[in-house]
Amino acid sequence: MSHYVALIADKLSTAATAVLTEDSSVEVRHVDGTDRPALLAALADAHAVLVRSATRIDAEALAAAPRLEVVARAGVGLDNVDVPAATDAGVLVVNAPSSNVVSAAEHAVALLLALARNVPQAHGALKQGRWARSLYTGVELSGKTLGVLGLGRIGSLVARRMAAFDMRVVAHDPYATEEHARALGVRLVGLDELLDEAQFLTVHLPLTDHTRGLLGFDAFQRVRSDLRIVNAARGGIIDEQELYAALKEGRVAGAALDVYATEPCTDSALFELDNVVVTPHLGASTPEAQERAGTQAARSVLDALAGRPVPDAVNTPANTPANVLASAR
Ligand SMILES: NC(=O)C1=CN([C@@H]2O[C@H](COP(=O)(O)OP(=O)(O)OC[C@H]3O[C@@H](n4cnc5c(N)ncnc54)[C@H](O)[C@@H]3O)[C@@H](O)[C@H]2O)C=CC1
Ligand SMILES: O=C(O)CCC(=O)C(=O)O
Repeated sequence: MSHYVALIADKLSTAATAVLTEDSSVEVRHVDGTDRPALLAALADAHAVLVRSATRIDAEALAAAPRLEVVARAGVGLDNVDVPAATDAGVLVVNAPSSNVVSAAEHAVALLLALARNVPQAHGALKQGRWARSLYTGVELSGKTLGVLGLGRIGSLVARRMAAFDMRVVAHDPYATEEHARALGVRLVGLDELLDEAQFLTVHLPLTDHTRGLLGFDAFQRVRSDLRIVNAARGGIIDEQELYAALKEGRVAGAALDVYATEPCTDSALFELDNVVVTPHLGASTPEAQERAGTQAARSVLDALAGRPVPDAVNTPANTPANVLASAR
């Protein structure tokens, strides 16, 4: 009888382990994927590895994993997995694309509201005994223009929620259809128009070679000075030094960030600015999202190991699950 090792390299919901152990041929092992030597050693025996965003599965990790058949990302973003290298190695990559999108969208909305009304700053001041009412005057959302950068799953959920606040929502996404945008009450615009018009801007792009640094010097030169930016997607999409300069010089009014170019991030010049609200990559951190992400990733692992079709496989179409697994065995 086959024996498979499924390596859990980031903290996943216990429901993920419960799903994996439904199959008696699967042995679950754990490693701290941010401990690189430990990860590389543990990968030597692994047939499957399950990660969130902290563990990097790159060419080096893949080379250390001769038995690996599947990398499962318990979440959306795949910027920590080298998908082309996995494909070349005959390893299937899957994610859990719908698992945490509601949590991520709700967190973006929370950041937007916190930013508009200075909630974290006023909370901190009052807890220190300062009744700072005039210092923390906010702005209304109603009637303001929200720019949504990336009208995919999360961007669409945020657009729909913010339309209920009577915001005028515009979006930039070259791959979104007019029909989809119309159904959300959103107007599709070019990137320049979005940057020119937005009073709030929320980023919902994947981090790729095309989106890295998309919001940098040029973008911050053309935006309105009352712009407030929310980024709960990926840190590298915004150039943090350029954002800092724009905030410091009053070319941008505020920013709320959940994600950073390098994580964990505990020491950033941005943290010193009073018009910046920050959270430590909490977008998907709810029990609801984690249970869905963990169980969906675990089910995909079982399907892959059993040679069944894997609906959430993300490798290129030429590498169908069957081909990938056949070449991996
Ligand atoms: N903070 C957190 O905990 C979380 C962060 N995320 C991040 O959010 C990102 C987005 O997630 P989803 O909405 O589920 O992905 P998605 O794939 O459904 O949507 C992304 C959208 O961006 C668009 N896009 C791609 N390149 C673009 C460009 N250059 N300009 C404009 N639009 C472009 C695509 O057409 C797509 O519609 C993920 O890739 C991930 O990095 C996701 C979940 C949780
Ligand atoms: O697992 C996490 O908490 C990270 C979620 C995330 O960023 C994603 O799914 O892309």
